[in-house]
Amino acid sequence: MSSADATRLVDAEPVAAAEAIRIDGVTHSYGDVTAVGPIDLTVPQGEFLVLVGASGCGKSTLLRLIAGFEQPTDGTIHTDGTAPEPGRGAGLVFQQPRLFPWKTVGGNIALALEYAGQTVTPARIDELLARVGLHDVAHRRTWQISGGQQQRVAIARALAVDNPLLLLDEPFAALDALTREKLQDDLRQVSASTGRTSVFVTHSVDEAVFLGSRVVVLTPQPGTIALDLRIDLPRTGVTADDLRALPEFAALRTEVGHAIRDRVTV
Ligand SMILES: Nc1ncnc2c1ncn2[C@@H]1O[C@H](COP(=O)(O)OP(=O)(O)OP(=O)(O)O)[C@@H](O)[C@H]1O
Repeated sequence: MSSADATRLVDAEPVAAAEAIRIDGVTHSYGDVTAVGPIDLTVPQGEFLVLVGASGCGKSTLLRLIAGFEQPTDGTIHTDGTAPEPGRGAGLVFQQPRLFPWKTVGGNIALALEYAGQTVTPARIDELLARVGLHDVAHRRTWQISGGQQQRVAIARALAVDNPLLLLDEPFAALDALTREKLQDDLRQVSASTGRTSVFVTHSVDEAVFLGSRVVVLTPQPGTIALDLRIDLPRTGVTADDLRALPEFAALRTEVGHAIRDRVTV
């Protein structure tokens, strides 16, 4: 390489992260009701985006559009450069774990691996369960583990396949407060270690600021972007309690809370 080439490389602008999701002018209507839009949003690879807003503001609709379960009424969506298709390119986690009760915990993970054409071994299943803090449960039936553990299995199943996207629709809403905080903490760490692009839907301002590297607040009916906020809090090397105790955490929570409340009429 010539010295001129080397200089050009040093001088070059840092390369922007590739786009994992691109939403251009998207609206979605159910009959006469416009639930979402218009929305323009670009999500770079590796981002943990949280969609937050009042009930009925279109968070789940937007997530379903990104998953390819719904088609935009107007505009376009691309995930990894192509139109999203259900069952391709995204791991999904819902409010209910939706595990197959006639399978063991390990059997549920194995099914996801088989569906994706991946090799299934007991070691691989144990490794995926360990990633979400579960040990020695692969042989159990799904009703022999707690609700929080079932949701961990659902997350392990979504991570099992090497999908570029992880889409989570209020996965912790049905859990008790303590289990919910533990799972938030674990998901934060798992997401930091996998670097998977994630979109997470929640009602909870605290959960949004705790988990997100970016928080988007939606307005109610139709859902449009009220606030698009970068969350510059440390993602590793800090305990959940210490993170929540940071003044910056409180300030961000207040900002997101105001953005939601300013647009809700009760
Ligand atoms: N399948 C559907 N058919 C008709 N209307 C729908 C359908 N799904 C959602 N809606 C309507 O679209 C709007 C947005 O709903 P959506 O579930 O996306 O909001 P949300 O923010 O996820 O709500 P929540 O937080 O209560 O789950 C609401 O007015 C809802 O009633």
